Formats: sequence, structure tokens, C-alpha cells
Amino acid sequence: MNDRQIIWLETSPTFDRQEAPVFGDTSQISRNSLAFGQKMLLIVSTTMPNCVLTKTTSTAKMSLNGLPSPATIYATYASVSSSVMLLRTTFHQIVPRQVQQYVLSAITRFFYRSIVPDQFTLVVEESRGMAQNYLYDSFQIYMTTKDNPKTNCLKISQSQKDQKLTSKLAHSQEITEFYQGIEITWAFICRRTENTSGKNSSQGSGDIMKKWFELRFKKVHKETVMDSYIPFVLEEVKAIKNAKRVVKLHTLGNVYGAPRCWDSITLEHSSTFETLAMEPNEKKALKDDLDLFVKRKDYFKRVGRAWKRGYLLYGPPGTGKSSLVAAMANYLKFDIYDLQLMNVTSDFEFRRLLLGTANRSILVIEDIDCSVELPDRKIKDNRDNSNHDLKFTLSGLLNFIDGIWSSCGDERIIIFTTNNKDKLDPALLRPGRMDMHIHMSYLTFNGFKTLASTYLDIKHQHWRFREIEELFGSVQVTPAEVAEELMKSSDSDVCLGGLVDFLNDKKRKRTTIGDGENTDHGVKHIPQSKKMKTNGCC
Ligand SMILES: Nc1ncnc2c1ncn2[C@@H]1O[C@H](COP(=O)(O)OP(=O)(O)OP(=O)(O)O)[C@@H](O)[C@H]1O
Repeated sequence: MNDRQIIWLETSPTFDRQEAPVFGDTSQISRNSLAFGQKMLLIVSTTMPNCVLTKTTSTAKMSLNGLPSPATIYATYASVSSSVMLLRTTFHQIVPRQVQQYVLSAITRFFYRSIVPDQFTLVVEESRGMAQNYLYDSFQIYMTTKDNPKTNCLKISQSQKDQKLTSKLAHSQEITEFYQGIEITWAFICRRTENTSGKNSSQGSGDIMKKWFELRFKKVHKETVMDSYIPFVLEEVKAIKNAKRVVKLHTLGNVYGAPRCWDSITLEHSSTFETLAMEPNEKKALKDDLDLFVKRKDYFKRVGRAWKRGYLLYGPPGTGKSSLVAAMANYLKFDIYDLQLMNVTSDFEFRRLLLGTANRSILVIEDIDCSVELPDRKIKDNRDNSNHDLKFTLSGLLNFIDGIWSSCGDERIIIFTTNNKDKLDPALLRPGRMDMHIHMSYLTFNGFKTLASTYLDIKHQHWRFREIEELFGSVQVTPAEVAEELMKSSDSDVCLGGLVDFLNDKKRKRTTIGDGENTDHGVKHIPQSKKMKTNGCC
């Protein structure tokens, strides 16, 4: 091409006559050969300047600076857009919908890949053969929490019970989010395809609806997305599911003549760690312990121990032992199995009942000191004492809790409560059984402030507080007693005035309650080393 030269010939805009100012040696060839408004493109040989290789003449009227006039642009636009409209209408009318969708998605994918060739796409389909794809279900839940200003269509729904709207991505909608600086685009796609399985589809016709998620990101981030982002999404989904989970309370049903089994109702106890009157450091220690426990699945596996945790709650009546159990269940979203040992007649029945409990649950054995006389309890005195299944023994209880029951389930918590720790059999307190001893004691001033906030909505100070703090120094009062006083009126001044009278009255009488002589307060951890040594035997 080096021996060629391109030359434009154009009539002068300043002269209203047929004159062609030209360039180079070709001027003689084309002079006076153009009409006004004409433009000519010459390709000439550089070696023989007068030799025209190609000649193109444009008759379109040109603007002063060589650009097309607005009328030309408009005419071109009108003709192109009407052609596109015509094509579009024809495409929609003639081509079947499935084919349309296929063509459009093929085009989209083609352009997407050619424009961004280093992109990677993960496809997560709704089902894996016959089985539902767990990942797809999880992604669907995850997407309900996402919103994006760019999304222009969402599917929303609401159940009768739920006050919140649930939103889902609609077909072909996309959401983009950033994870560790990586841009990840989620797209939800559903498409009707022909049912080749021969089974009836939910749509009634021979078609089935295929749904899937596409995750698009740069190829270099493939490993981060697979190894870190997807596990992160699954963890988020677990938390979302947990937040929605309804905690159940299981108690022993009593159907005449039939073996006892668990009956369940929704746990209505609204106690939480926030509403619980407890020293803040003790509360934190317990929450941290629970958090660690639920996170340590692999750890328990590695050290060869059952994934279980035992807590002993002890203290006078009305100090919040049951409230703490409810707070733990609400915090972890674990069901509660409330077992009254006086209803259990034999080791055999005890095992059967425990095997009927589910994972992620709390087994509560309340008032263990007074509910049953272990280990000598028998059903029938004339039976052979060596038959352990026919009597209920302490060793039966502990062995089963330590052994088979705890190892055939996951995330099991067992809680014993007692008003009198001193009365308990030392075997129960052995390290490895009860990992944490929690003393629920009389109310402290810190605990009182929690109750004042919960019951009277006093978040900071009240002029009665100083007086109440002084009285707490000289009288022992349970949270249950104080809660009772704080509920007497909706006027906080009246309630606190009543509480001051109540405390003064108590002070006068100098009444001591229950196990006031206890010297060990709060949360007590059993050293891990000790636990390991003694684990597994009664
Ligand atoms: N620590 C606490 N924090 C908040 N509220 C409490 C606390 N302790 C007791 N209460 C209030 O007192 C009521 C009775 O408390 P709860 O049944 O939890 O005590 P308990 O120690 O289990 O008693 P018992 O030993 O008699 O079973 C609860 O419903 C709650 O309203």
C-alpha cells in the first residue's frame, strides 16, 4: 500500500461555482469535474501521481466542516431504527419463544465473553439430577438479603406469620457485590425447556422450568471465590436460617398406657442475655464459651471427644436459672428438652428418651438434687438388683450422658440446675461432665440496672439509684423479687419507691434466703487438663 496515496477532492464552500480545489498532482485530472457539494476520493499511485487507481464520488451534501448535515443524520437514524423495529417485531412474531430466549442468551454470552474474556462463570443449577441442590437453595436464601440499586425487578412475598417482606431476584436480574475487593456478579436465570425425562412437569405441559444462578467474576479470583467466598456465603445462610428458626420446648408427654415420648411447643420465654440480670463479665464469659463451642466442630473431632458441653447452674430459687436456660436457647437457637427425672423409671427408659432428642439442642435436668434419689432407685424391690435396666441409677444417667448419647449426636448441651450444689453427688460434678459451674446469685446493683432498663426503660440514671445501691449492700434480694416490684406500676417513680420500701423492710427483718453463705460467685471453668483425665468414667 506504500505506493498509494489517498486524496480528497472537494468543491470549495466559499465559491458558488463548480470549482474543485485540489491537492497534489492530481489537480489537473479532476479540476472542474465536481459539482457543488460533491466530494471525491481518489486513490492514486505515488510513483505515477496522475495515475488514478480508484475514484469514489459522494453526491451527499456535506457540511461546512466536512461532517454530515443534521438532516442526513436524522434520515439515517430514522431508517436504521425503523429497520430494527421491523426486525424486532418479525423476530418476536415468527420465532418461537424458546428459540428467542436461546438466541438472546447465546448472543449475550458471546458478547460477554468476547468483551470480557478473562471472566469466569460458576453455574449453580436448582437440582442435581433428582435431588435438590443444597447450594442453590442456600444461594436463594442469601439473595433474599441482597439489594442493589441497579436491580429493576424483584419478586416479593410475605407469609401470614412473617411481618417482613421476602424478596427474590426475578428472571435475568443481576446483583453485584464485592468480596475482599473482588467484584462478583450474581444473575438469576430461569428458562423453559423441553421435558425429556418423560415425567409430568409442574407446568402441566411437556416443558419444565430450569433455574440456575450464575456467579461471574474475573478468572484470577477463581480460587478465592471457591475456597473462601462460597463458604462465607454458606455461613451467612446458616446465620440467616438460625435467626428465623423457632425454638421449641420439648417436654415428656403422658399418654396413658403408652411409652412416654417428647411433646413439643414453641418456646415463648423471651429471656435473652440482654434482659438477664447477671454480672457483665460473667455474661460475657458464658457467651464466649457458647460461641466457641458451636464453632469447634473440627476441634472436637480432632481431639476425639463428643461435641457436647455441660453446664451446672446453681443458686437460690428465683435467681434466674430457668431464665438463663431460655436465654441460652434463644441465643443459640437450640431446642430445649426439659427432663424431670421423677418421670423416668429406668435406665432403659432414660436411654430411649435421650435417643429421641435432636442435635443442636439443650437437655435440661432441673433441680437434680431433689428430683430423684439416685443411685438406689428401683422400680420393684423384688427384682434382681443386677438388672440395671429396670432401675434408674446415677451411674446409668452419667454413663449414658458421657457415652453413647453424646457421641451419637452433634452440638449437644446438657444443663443441670440445682438450688443446692452441696447436696449433689460428687460424680455429677466431676470435671468433664459439667464444664462450667455458674452461680446464679442474689441481685447486684449492676444486675438491678439491667432489670431497671428492661422493666422500666431506665437506660442510665434515676435519682433513686443511689439509695437503692446502698440498700443492695445490706440486703440479699433475688432478681425475681425485684422484678416483681418493678412490674407493679407503669410509673417508674412509683415502682422504684415501692422497691426502696421493700428493701428497707427486708433490711429491718434481716431475713436471709437460701444459700446466702455460698462464697463462690459467678462462672467457674473446670480446667481442661483435669477434664481430659477423668473423661469417660463414672
Ligand atoms: N437473673 C435474672 N434476670 C432477669 N430476670 C430474672 C432473673 N432471675 C429471675 N428473674 C425473673 O424471675 C422469674 C423467675 O426466675 P427463674 O425461674 O428463672 O428463677 P430460677 O432460679 O430458675 O428459680 P427456681 O430455682 O425456683 O426454678 C423469671 O421469670 C424472671 O422474670
